[in-house]
Amino acid sequence: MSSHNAEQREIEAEQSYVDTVYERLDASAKVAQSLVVEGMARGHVGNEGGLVERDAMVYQATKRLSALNAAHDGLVFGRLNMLDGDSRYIGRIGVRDADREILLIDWRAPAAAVFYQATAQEPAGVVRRRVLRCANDQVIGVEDDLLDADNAPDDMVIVGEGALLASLTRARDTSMHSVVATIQKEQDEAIRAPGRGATTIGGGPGTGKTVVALHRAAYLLYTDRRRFESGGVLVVGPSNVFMNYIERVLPSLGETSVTLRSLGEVVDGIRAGRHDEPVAAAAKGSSRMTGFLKRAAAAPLAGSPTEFRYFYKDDVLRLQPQQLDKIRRQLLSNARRNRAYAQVPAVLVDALWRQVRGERALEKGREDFVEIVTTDDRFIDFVEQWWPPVEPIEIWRTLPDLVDELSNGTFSRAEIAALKASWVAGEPSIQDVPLIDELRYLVGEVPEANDDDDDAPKQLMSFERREREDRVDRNRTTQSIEDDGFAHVLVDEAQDLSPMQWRMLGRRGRHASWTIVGDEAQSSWPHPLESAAARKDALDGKPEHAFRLSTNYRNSAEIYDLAAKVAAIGVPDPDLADAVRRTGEQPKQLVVPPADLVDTARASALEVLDRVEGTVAIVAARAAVDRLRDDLADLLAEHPDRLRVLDGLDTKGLEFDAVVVVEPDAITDESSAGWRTLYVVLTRATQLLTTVGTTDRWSNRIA
Ligand SMILES: Nc1ncnc2c1ncn2[C@@H]1O[C@H](COP(=O)(O)OP(=O)(O)OP(=O)(O)O)[C@@H](O)[C@H]1O
Repeated sequence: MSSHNAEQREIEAEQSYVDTVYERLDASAKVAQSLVVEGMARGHVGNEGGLVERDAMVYQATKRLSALNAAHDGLVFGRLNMLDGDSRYIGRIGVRDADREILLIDWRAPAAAVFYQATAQEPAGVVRRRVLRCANDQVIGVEDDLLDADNAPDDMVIVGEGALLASLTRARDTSMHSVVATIQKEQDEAIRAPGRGATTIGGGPGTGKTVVALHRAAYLLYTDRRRFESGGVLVVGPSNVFMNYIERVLPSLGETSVTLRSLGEVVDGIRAGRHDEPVAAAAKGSSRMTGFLKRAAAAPLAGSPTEFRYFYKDDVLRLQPQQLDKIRRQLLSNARRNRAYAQVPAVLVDALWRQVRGERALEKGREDFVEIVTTDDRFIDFVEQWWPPVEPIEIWRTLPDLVDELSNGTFSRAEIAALKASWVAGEPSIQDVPLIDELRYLVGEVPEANDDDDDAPKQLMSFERREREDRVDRNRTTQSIEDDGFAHVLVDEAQDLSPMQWRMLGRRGRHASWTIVGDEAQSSWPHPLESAAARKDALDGKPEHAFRLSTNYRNSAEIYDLAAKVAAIGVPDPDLADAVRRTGEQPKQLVVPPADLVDTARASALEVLDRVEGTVAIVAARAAVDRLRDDLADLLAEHPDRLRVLDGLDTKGLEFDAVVVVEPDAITDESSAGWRTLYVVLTRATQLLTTVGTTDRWSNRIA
């Protein structure tokens, strides 16, 4: 029998088992579907109980249905032949037959762990490990590892050359894929680490840190669904592009209840996608911001009144600037600005009453006075103008006017100029989001106008307030700070987090366990010590468990050899990975006259587009990227699904079949983290790498 025939017969046998599993999956989907329909019908019963029941039923059934649908593609991916003759099939989710017998073991279940952990040295009862390669519900190949040759039955067929290599050489498309069928032992250890304290996953580029962390999120949800689903799992990554890139992984593992946010979207209601230029970014990220923001959060809004006069019977009552300042300080020492709002009328009325001297007024008494003053429009409007409820974003908009006066020498002249310039646009950048979050915590939410609490100042709903509420734009922050906490916080590319970003995430992870993924050599944050201190505060003494991944599954060895030299300039002792794949393709390094730069970049892009099947990135310095995108607009339009033009920071965490780097020296020059950014850029390519520059200082330096 030829090996081809043998493989074909194995595939057919596996297909018949896989068909049985799909039949059961379809049956479960039908049950879930009918529960949705039945649940909907209960709503028509007409009573409140019926509606509540309906909501719960429809919610659960819909969730189950979407998990079943998401797990459909490549549902069954592994099989273990055990020493005792048993077979175990491993899949994205668990499936049982009509008699509740196990047909498919969820990859996260303890019984599946051996699929990832068994080795030829320690087979742990496994004779043969088989990976089933599937296209949708069709088995298209099998790849075997014989782990215990001594105990293999004579007729056991062994097929294939290794599932891992097959999966590594596939062309890259625009989204990340689950690696559930080929998770390696050291990766599995990090995935299955207990959900306590902080689990850190380190390692060089392409070692699977991101994909492992995502599988870990799915694993945690499986092992303690009640805790992590009700408390929530937050996954934070560097950019929107990155979040789009990874968003398919968790649903394909049957998990749909994870909150994915880029760093520019952590605060509800705000979506920032733009990076500031390096000086402003560094100033906004620094913990020096906290003092300035505290002062800004306490400052009166521009144009608010500084004194108040009130005529009452025979008296002229006055609240002078100094007195108002004192009251302001007292109020702020007791409560957040927006929460103190409820006490403002009473405190002011009190200060006014203390000045009342006239006999008629004193005779009438305090109660009358309070009643008259607090229902008087003049007083109401003064309170509204002097202590308006204020959205954090409104204070953020005042920062350019306050930074000279309130930064108290914390920032240099150059930093202040850069900050002001960055705020001209009026829309928050990614680096502004932690500042807005800090302000949220300093001032608290604006009290709800329809709050049922009698103390709430809803009665003070004057014209000004209504007008201001209408003005508050789409950036209004909606969620309450009390609702910010999660049960697990997973941070990818953590080496880039600024101290202010750590503070923002720390507030979401006070009571959480954490997974922190990063590689110092790829850091774009210029002040690692300051960040380390903020990270420590965010973790607040939680115990840390460290894992390190050692194999680079992304880059060819030829590409990584070049990149590793750049890493050594970026940081003193980079954590380098072992690149396992050789392609025989050396990176191309072109140096051209300035007039030829764009044409050469175009020609290089065309060449690699022709040579690889999947995606291609053209990467340039931040300051040059918009121009280059315009120059290459026709090329981009021709290849909308395969080609992108990105700046160095936006390539974080991504990968492409081929990368063309335009003007590498401009990337290293752009910030003090420039060499590390270049390292990131060079390690994005799986197959082909071309650099095009008008100078070659960078390559001389590593030569
Ligand atoms: N066990 C595996 N089987 C198959 N592919 C894998 C495996 N582990 C990682 N990969 C692949 O290697 C590539 C790199 O993975 P990933 O992006 O998670 O690495 P990373 O360590 O986060 O990289 P970087 O630090 O550069 O962002 C991805 O295409 C991923 O699918």
